[in-house]
Amino acid sequence: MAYSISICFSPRALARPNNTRNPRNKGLSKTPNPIPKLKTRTTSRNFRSPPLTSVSGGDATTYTRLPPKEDFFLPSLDSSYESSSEVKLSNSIMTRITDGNTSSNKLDNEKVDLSGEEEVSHEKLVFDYGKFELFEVNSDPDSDCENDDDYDDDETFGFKYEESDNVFDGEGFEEEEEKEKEKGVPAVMRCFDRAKIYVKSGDGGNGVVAFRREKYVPLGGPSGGDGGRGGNVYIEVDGSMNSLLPFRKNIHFRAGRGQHGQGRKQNGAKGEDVVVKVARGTIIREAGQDGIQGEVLLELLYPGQRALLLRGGRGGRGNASFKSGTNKVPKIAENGEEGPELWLELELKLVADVGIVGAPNAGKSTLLSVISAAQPTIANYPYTTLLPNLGVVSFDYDATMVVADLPGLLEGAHRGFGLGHEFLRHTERCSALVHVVDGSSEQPEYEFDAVRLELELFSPELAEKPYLVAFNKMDLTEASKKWSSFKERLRACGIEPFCMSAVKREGTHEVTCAAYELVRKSIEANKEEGWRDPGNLNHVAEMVQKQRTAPINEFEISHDSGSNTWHVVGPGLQRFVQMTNWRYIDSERRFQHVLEACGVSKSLIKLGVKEGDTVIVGEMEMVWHDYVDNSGPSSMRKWSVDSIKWPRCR
Ligand SMILES: Nc1nc2c(ncn2[C@@H]2O[C@H](COP(=O)(O)OP(=O)(O)OP(=O)(O)O)[C@@H](O)[C@H]2O)c(=O)[nH]1
Ligand SMILES: [Mg+2]
Repeated sequence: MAYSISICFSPRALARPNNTRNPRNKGLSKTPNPIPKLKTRTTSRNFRSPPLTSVSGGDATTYTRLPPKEDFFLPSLDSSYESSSEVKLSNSIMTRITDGNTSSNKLDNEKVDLSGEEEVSHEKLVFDYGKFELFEVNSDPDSDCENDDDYDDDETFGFKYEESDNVFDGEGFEEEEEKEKEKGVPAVMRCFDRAKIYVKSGDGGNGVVAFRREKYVPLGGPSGGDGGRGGNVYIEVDGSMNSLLPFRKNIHFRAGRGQHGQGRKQNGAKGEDVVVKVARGTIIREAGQDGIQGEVLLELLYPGQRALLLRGGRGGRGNASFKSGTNKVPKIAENGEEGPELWLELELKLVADVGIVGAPNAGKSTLLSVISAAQPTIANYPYTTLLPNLGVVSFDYDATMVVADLPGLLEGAHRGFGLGHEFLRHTERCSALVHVVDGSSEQPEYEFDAVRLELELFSPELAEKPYLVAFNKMDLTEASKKWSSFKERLRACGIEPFCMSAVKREGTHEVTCAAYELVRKSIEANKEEGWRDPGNLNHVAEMVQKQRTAPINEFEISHDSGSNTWHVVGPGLQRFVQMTNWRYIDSERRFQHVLEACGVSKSLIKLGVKEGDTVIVGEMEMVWHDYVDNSGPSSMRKWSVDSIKWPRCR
């Protein structure tokens, strides 16, 4: 007894559209375009690698809305705020300030007065941000990194000076928080260090059926060449990149398809590889689903590091490869194997030795500009810096350190106020932090504590990093007057602060040397851990390949009794179906043979398949026919070619 499956194709059997033909994808094999506006100023750690690119806030066109002034203020004046379990900083600071020093007592008195009648001076007690409101003229809440076209031109932002009347009443607080978080961070910041990209390796070229026909060479034999392998997808660290902004415009990367084989046993050429360039310090994750972060696949830390992400599909075999002792005239060739595809999430954590943190307008960018060759934008308003700036500080040829100037942090940043605090992830790889305090602010101690708290709320490990405090703007009398009380206060906590005037370049050298010392100590400490070998960077490609080359006899069968349909599912079988070229009559014979050889037919019979049932294997839909055949393996003679509907050609 023998059985056959007659083949007819459902729409599912149609080949997938060939993406490589899409004119939009032209040139995708090339590396992403560099951002035209970036300034190239600074160099990498040891001055030998290609220069790093410095992105300054001045290049960005977006701003964010600042929180209402009430959110910064004293909890005693706002019951809803006081009830928040999240931040009790204002309370604690005020209590601590009153402990033992005169200037703090004065502040405390002011606080008492304020709770009485003089409301205007509330603002003076804390930061002056209540006076400014940055607003979006045309903000689109849905716009995100993938909204390519509205990036530079369509978003218009303004900067408004006003006495804010917003009263924070605590109602809908959570929703407000969420909204602030969503909308508060400018698009350019969201895309600076995060991106989602699609990568696909090239499909293999098809094999062909051809026969040698030459004068004086009778029965020349099969001569169809194999298709070429599809191009691979690599990911590589480009030392001159320091952001993921190029992925805002270009997120699809497809390698080239292998060429088809030709007569005279000519094999097709390999498809063009594609290299996705990323900045140093990029983490590559599999794209997560339903808000769950995907698994980390790679972490690229060194310029020039290159990993093979996806191997191109195998080329289909031509009929010359099918010649055998029993079949000397094979009329069969394979399709090329489809290249695998992946959605990836990229996250950048800058690689710097020292991170400069502090409240907005404290003078962080000014400090970076005087200690390195970096030229960040400096201006007398908060949030001048929207994107981190990198600079290299060099003491001599061997002693250098990379310093990152970060956007300003303010109290409530963990709730999305100001620019939020997501950018703090760029300090995670720093060995030390320099905390710049604006000496001319109303309460430098308050500012210091607020920023420390935000660091802690972002990550306790970050708060534990070695840091030093630089009290800035000492050239101003308001600052120099506050210096001694500030110093006393910090000394009481076991911190020895530095004072400096970044503008006059006074005291900056001491700060830099102290920071370098912290970095050096950290490097010494980590030396004991030893150099960590990044290991095999091609493991992603190997993992994908392993999944795809699963044995053909590993499959599962499920039955839908309602429609009498049998589903045979297995990656090996799926790949086999995809590579079968139904144009050639021998392909059906081979397909039937493989189904029998790998046990599909046997399993179906065992499970009770009946005449007329539908069997779906991969993308193929077939009808099962029982029939008796006494002629052994030549049962294929009973196949009816007429019943076959050919799939759309690839
Ligand atoms: N008088 C004086 N002004 C300073 C000093 N350092 C910085 N400034 C001024 O303070 C203002 C803010 O300086 P920035 O370096 O932009 O401050 P920032 O901390 O980077 O500010 P954001 O990027 O907005 O967070 C500028 O007008 C600087 O000129 C200083 O030592 N003395
Ligand atoms: Mg700045």
